Amino acid sequence: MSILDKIRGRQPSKSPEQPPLQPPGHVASSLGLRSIGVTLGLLSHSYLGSSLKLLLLGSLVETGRRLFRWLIERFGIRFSTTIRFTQGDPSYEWIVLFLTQENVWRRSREFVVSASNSRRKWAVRAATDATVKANAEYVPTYKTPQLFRWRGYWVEVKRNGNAAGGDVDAGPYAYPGPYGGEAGNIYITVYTLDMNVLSDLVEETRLRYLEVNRPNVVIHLSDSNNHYGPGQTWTTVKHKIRRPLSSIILPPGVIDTLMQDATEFLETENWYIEAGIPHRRGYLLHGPPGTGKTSTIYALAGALNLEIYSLSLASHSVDDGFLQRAASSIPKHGLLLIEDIDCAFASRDDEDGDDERGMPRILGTHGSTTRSKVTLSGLLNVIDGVGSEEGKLFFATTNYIDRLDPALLRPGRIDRKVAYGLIASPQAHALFLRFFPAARFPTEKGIDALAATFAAGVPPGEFSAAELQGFLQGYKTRPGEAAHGVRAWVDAELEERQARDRRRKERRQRQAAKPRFGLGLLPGEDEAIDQITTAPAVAAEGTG
Ligand SMILES: Nc1ncnc2c1ncn2[C@@H]1O[C@H](COP(=O)(O)OP(=O)(O)OP(=O)(O)O)[C@@H](O)[C@H]1O
Repeated sequence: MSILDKIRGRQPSKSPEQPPLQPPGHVASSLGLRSIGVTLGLLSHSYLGSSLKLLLLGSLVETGRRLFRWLIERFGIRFSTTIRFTQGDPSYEWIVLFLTQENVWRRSREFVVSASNSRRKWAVRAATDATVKANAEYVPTYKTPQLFRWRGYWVEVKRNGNAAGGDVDAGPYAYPGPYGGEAGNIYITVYTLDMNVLSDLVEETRLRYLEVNRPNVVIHLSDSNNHYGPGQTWTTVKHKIRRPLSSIILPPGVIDTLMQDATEFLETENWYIEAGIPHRRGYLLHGPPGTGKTSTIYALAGALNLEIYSLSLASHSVDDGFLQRAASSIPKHGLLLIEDIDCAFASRDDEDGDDERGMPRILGTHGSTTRSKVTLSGLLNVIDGVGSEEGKLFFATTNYIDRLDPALLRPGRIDRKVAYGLIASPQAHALFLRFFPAARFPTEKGIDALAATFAAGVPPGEFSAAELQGFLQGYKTRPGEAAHGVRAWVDAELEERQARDRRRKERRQRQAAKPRFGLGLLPGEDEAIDQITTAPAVAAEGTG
């Protein structure tokens, strides 16, 4: 018999059809609702009534609280999905842009401030006056979880954890270098049972990122000093304005053929699958410095809507393992670019420090002067391996094709080789018109005739496009002076080269005459010293 029955003087019910309600929680299970009502009635007149009422009320509140928590936890487990975006993975950029566009940062109370940076496209710019060019950016840390609505769903964002195990205070934009170098994770929780919502969200972040970057080519760089953990090798992002293919001056057909080849490759994935051939294609652009190899690759990537993943084998911390990880983390339709690929083969230490045109290379400024830690077999594995399949384009550049191992050059690894050369007359003419288009210089009578004068003043096969560009930059608004001044500039440049050749010859004779003790100067160092001593004269001539 229950206490309640005793108090009422009743027999216990013979047919308890329903078992008592058993809500979760300890208090609720010990007191039935009916008991509570009767007890309240009995005690309403008693001395302890008010105190017990309070006690009961407290118990009810606690039970309610536990019930609510239990329900939330149950819902949390069953009705939400969480995904993690890890810094170093390309998708991290997508989510950060998305959060900025959704204005989630508005509820943030903690920001990291940094100077405006062209590498970042979506930090919060807090300048109140729109006419003032913001020179500082505020990056929310998202350390405190924040809720926002997206397409009618509740979404929670928080940032914690640190793949590198370090401090997370550097914020979600903790890029390497002067901005701090810690990795971070952004967690997104969507409160829904429908898994499709999550994939829709991720797809939307990706599409928005592509849309924002439409005018740019996105270049992912790998800074191996900032390992964020396995697979996180692409730590820095650069955005370059897309360059039209037509702005690259090359002999007729070079660019068109490359473009056609790459487009066909991207459109024929099924053919590769059916033929059982890995869907990958390799290109090697080779030739003297400053002839447009890198510019071509950037322009192609822009035209084909591909993101570039660029690394240099010259970096001391890029070894076979790093290269493998970096290549295998490139998404489908990413373009892997390895510049100065020749540095993976032989040390230049025993070379004479001159490039293939007899020009000295300055130590430390050119990748090819540095011995790479990557081995040939490591490189071939990456080009052949899984990391380079799945619709990936592989581009390599070199100034020294003769130094490449034939194993690298075989079809299947390098499918197309494109030679770049020094400027011939038609390209000098075209370069002049690129600098001084008739549309921008309508008052300049006979701009085409000036271009012809310019081209006639440039001896074919002597200068790179970059060198001529350097000269023309000194005459931005004066095409006449540029056209008529080029001959004098050419003469001075050639004279300087001859003087450099003479000095090199004399030095070699001196070196041959006396025995060397110790290490002496490294190759190219003596040339670098020569360059420094003659630099002011060259610079003055270079700017016209
Ligand atoms: N053929 C060209 N047409 C137009 N501009 C060019 C051309 N070649 C070089 N340039 C200009 O010269 C500069 C350097 O070019 P780029 O980096 O593409 O040369 P590169 O061949 O890759 O040199 P390196 O072998 O030293 O890497 C760029 O500013 C580019 O605009």
